[in-house]
This record gives sequence, structure tokens and C-alpha cells, in this order.
Amino acid sequence: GGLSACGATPADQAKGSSSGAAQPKADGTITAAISYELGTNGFDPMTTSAALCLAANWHTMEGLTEILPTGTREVYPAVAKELPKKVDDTTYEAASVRRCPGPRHRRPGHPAGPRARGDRRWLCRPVQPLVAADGGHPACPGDRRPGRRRAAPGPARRPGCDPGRGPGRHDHEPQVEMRITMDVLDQLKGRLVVSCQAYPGEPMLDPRTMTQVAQAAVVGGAAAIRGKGLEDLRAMRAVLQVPIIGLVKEGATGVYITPTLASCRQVADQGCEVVALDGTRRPRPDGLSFAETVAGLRQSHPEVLVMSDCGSADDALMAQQAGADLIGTTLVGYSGEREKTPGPDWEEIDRILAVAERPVVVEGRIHSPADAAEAIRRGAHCVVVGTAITHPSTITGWFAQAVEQV
Ligand SMILES: CC(=O)N[C@H](C=O)[C@@H](O)[C@H](O)[C@H](O)COP(=O)(O)O
Repeated sequence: GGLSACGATPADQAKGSSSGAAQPKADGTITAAISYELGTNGFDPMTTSAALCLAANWHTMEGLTEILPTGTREVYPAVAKELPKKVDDTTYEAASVRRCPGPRHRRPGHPAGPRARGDRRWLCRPVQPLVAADGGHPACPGDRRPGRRRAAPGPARRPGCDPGRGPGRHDHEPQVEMRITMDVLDQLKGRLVVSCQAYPGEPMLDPRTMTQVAQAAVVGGAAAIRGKGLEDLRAMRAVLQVPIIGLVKEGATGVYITPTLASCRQVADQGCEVVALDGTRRPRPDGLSFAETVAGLRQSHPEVLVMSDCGSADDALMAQQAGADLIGTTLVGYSGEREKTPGPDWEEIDRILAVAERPVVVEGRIHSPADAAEAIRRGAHCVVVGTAITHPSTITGWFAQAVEQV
């Protein structure tokens, strides 16, 4: 299962619930925090045997570290890969079982060539110290929230602590921060990805609009967004915390999804975690093969994952041989090898699932929640839905036609 942290997601908030799990950020980072109220019901340095303090100390963050219950009572990494490292007085960094092994995102001795099944590419970015990054600061015992009775005389305000910094912030400021890394493939596993694209001449073709659509999809539970066009990707990257599968379209026939090495690099430059490109066996406009394109992208952007948009099982075999990280069924029915079925082409999707040694992204004409669930049931790593969620003109057409046929 994926990593998560306690707390309400925007979707939970919309539902009026507060028991959800926080989504990881695009870089796979979850910030978890322990905070407590000042005052009679909360933390008192004189009573560190209080249940809250013990829970915080013993189970640092939901079992990342634990203490041997008997004997030496040593602290040991439980879920964590190793004991948390101290970053500063209020921040500790912990890694989950899978961890980015180094700045080149490769394990030592990791071969650069095609990878075997299960051979994982690591994707993580340097983690920002969150307390410092947002200008926040650790709890100041002298603070109080507006409208609340001040706690009994306690320690004085820390020097430099500004009392006017946002209502309710100070006495719930995190005391300890943990940062947990997780790779993008894990974030996508068993989840929905929403494709947010508008096409030339359409009213919604606007980076701001598409970004808002993407944000709405994330609120609804999308684990990642698939976006098209450099401007859209830039706008989305600026606000989205979830991974982005990026592409450009050059034309609308033949090889048009991120068709050249140059366009792959441009997409990667926008900060997308995944670059989606045509993964068919057709000749490409820049004369490079799919394998050469992947190799070129690896050289310039070793940190991005490659999603091959395939049209058939034969494409999938070629793409994984060439080192694609993800196999997409995106172009089934569009590349000339298969008829375009009204819904998903389960026959070819099953063939792709059977031959694929890499995670398969089922995408293309998934028009209902039942279809999306079926894709996962059949073995998809994740499922991408575009039109049925983000293309109002088409959806309206479905309804209008149904109504008018009565
Ligand atoms: C064939 C092609 O160019 N597919 C594109 C790929 O990015 C998009 O136009 C699709 O909307 C996307 O694949 C999602 O599929 P659907 O909209 O059917 O859910």
C-alpha cells in the first residue's frame, strides 16, 4: 500500500470528514507533524508521562520507529528504513523502506541499460525544510490564539517570535516534523489518474482553466494528472502537489504524442515526474527510434519516468525492451493496428497486460467508474480517465443524444 499521513484531504474536507489520509506531494514527500495545545489539557513539560507525550516519543510517527518493549529498550527502525536523521532542532527526516539512494537516483552499480522486471527507478527530489520554507516557526510557548484564554503563566515568548502571524498558528505549530519519501510508481498503484486536456479551437483551451480542472480532479481523488502542452504543464506544476504525466501533441495524426527527443526534453523541463510519448513501432519525425529517444531522455533527465503510449501488445514488447518504465494502452485504436472500439478494447488491453513486464497504465475510452475498476481488476497498475471526467463538450453530447433519442 502507499504511504499516507493522518489528516484530512481536500476531498475529505469537502465531504465534511476529518479522518482521511494526507496525499503525498509530487516529490513523494509527506509531512507529518505532532502538535498539541498549550494549556491544561495539552502538553506540560512537567508531565511528560502524559499519554500524548509517550505516544509521540515511543511511536515517533505511526510506528516509523519503536522502542524494544523489554530488555535494553533500544529505539529501532520499524516501518522506517533507518532511524530518523536530525535536520535541525524541530525537523527529523525518515525514509520509508524504499529510499532514493543518491543524487543520481541510481543504486550503486545500477546498470544504465534496459532494466529487468521489478528493477526500480528512484525518483525523489531534495526535500525542503518545511518549517523554514513557509516562513513558519516552531511553537512559541508564549503564543495564544485569538479569542482564547491565555494558558496559565508559562514560558516566555521566544525572541523574534511574531505574535501577529496568522490566527491559530502558533500554539499548534509542529513540534517535530518527519519527511518520508516514496516513489512515484507507488503513488500511482491502484489509483486513478485524470487526463486534463483541451484541444485547438475549444473554449477550455487555456492553461488556467486546465489547471483549475486538474485541481478539481485532485480534490476528487486523482492520484496524478496527465496534462498536455508546455504552458499547461508549467501552470499545473506551479500549483499541483501530485505527480504530473506530461506530454505535448504535435499534430493529430501519425506519431504526434511527444514525438521527438527534443519535445520529450521540453516536457521533462517543466518538472513532470513522468514523460508520456508515442510508444508505437512507427517511424518518428526526428528519425530516432523509440529506444534512442528513451536513451537520450535518460541521459539529459535521469530522474523522469518514461511512459510509452502503445497501440498494441507488440508495441508494448518493443517499448519495454527499449527501457520504458510504464506501458500505456493509450493508443490502442488510434495507431492503425486495432479498430477503435466505442469503449476500452479489453481484448488488446488483456494482451498487453499479459506480455508487460512493467506496470501497465490502462488508458483510452474508459468511460465509467465500472470500466476504471475493471482495469484495475484485470491487473492495471493505474488507470487514466480523460474525456469522461474533463471533456464537458463530449459528455454533454452523450446526454443530449440520449435525451433527444427518446
Ligand atoms: C489518442 C490520444 O491522443 N489520446 C490522448 C492522450 O493523451 C488524449 O486525447 C486522451 O484524452 C487520453 O488518452 C485519455 O483518454 P480518454 O479521453 O479516452 O479517457
